[in-house]
Amino acid sequence: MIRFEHVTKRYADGTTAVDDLSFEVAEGELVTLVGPSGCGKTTTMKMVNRLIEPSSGRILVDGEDISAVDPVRLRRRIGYVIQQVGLFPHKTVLDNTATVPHLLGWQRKRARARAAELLDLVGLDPTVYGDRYPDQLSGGQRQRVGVARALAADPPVLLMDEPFGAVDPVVRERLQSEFLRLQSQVRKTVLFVTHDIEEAVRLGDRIAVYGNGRIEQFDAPAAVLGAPATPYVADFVGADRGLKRLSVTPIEAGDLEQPPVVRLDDPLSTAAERLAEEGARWAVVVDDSGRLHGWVSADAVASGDPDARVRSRARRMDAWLPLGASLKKAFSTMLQHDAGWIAVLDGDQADHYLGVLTPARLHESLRRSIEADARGGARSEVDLDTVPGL
Ligand SMILES: Nc1ncnc2c1ncn2[C@@H]1O[C@H](COP(=O)(O)OP(=O)(O)OP(=O)(O)O)[C@@H](O)[C@H]1O
Repeated sequence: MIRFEHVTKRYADGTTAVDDLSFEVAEGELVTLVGPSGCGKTTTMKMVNRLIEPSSGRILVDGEDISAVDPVRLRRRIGYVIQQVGLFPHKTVLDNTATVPHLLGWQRKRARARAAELLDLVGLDPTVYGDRYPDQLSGGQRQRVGVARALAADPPVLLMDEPFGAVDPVVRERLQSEFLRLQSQVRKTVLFVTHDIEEAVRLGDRIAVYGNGRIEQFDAPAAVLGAPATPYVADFVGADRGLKRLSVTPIEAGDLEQPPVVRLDDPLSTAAERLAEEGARWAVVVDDSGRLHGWVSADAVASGDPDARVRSRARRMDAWLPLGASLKKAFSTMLQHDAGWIAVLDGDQADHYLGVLTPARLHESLRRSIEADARGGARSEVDLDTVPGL
């Protein structure tokens, strides 16, 4: 969808900002450009909507060499979101959002209806915020309007230059989550500039790590964190890349342990047998449809009437996640609930219980995923040399 072919940009003073760059962004893909200040990220992005012209090389958007496309017409097909949002201060939020549809000659009513729809999509109720002016919004809300405005004419391509750079970390994380949710619905082809490796890893389908006008590595986030291509990339992603990697490694079925499982309506005597068979200190409790209820301890089972039901002794379990959630989320859920394990459910099948994840398994799956990347294979195929048990 966006293709750079040997693109170089040399400014008039001789600075080479981008040096013989070739890469491609597929349709519907979100690529983050990350690197230290001054390495050429913004120059790269501004060449896509012809705010800057390359010194040599070609850029194609949807197969078309953009040097032959009228810049104004080109920009209407390309949404652009920047850090200093650039909203018109004397226009309402609704009119700001409807800017491009207006320029495209849409009827006023249709443009405003579309703007309202977009505001809703970015989480701003148009009946509450539509008639406000930009200075009556918080920084995070202004950024949302910026995103809504860029999407208003439904452009296939979105360029985003540090769009969440000016807000505090908590708001930033919320905007990132909202943007990921939005992107899963609208599936634009996105180039996203950031100098924050965490943001790049969280948002990107692939990341381009920049060093001085060149791409040092262009790969999936897990691969960049797991197997940095050069010492420069390793240094840039940081010594704590194992931790960052937690956020891009999903919980897989093979990571789960299978403790004994009993049903709410089983007699405690059955639960006692099951626990004794497996020498376990607790069992997971599910309902008749296999949905998680909670857990029951061996002590609670032993001290109850053997004919009573598991239900009478079971405790609720709130620490659970769907399969595919990140290991970081798993770790944080364990800490939040002060839990020694969390239940993992199949989110697609009415929260069907699948197994549990323990801290030891979490550690193991993180190591497996690092090893798998280093060897270029799948995580399930990796055998670990485990540290001998104590
Ligand atoms: N108009 C210009 N004239 C001369 N040099 C420029 C011009 N614009 C940018 N540069 C230089 O080109 C290089 C790349 O700049 P660019 O803005 O693309 O970097 P960046 O990676 O986006 O940085 P940042 O994260 O700080 O925005 C820098 O050395 C910068 O000083």
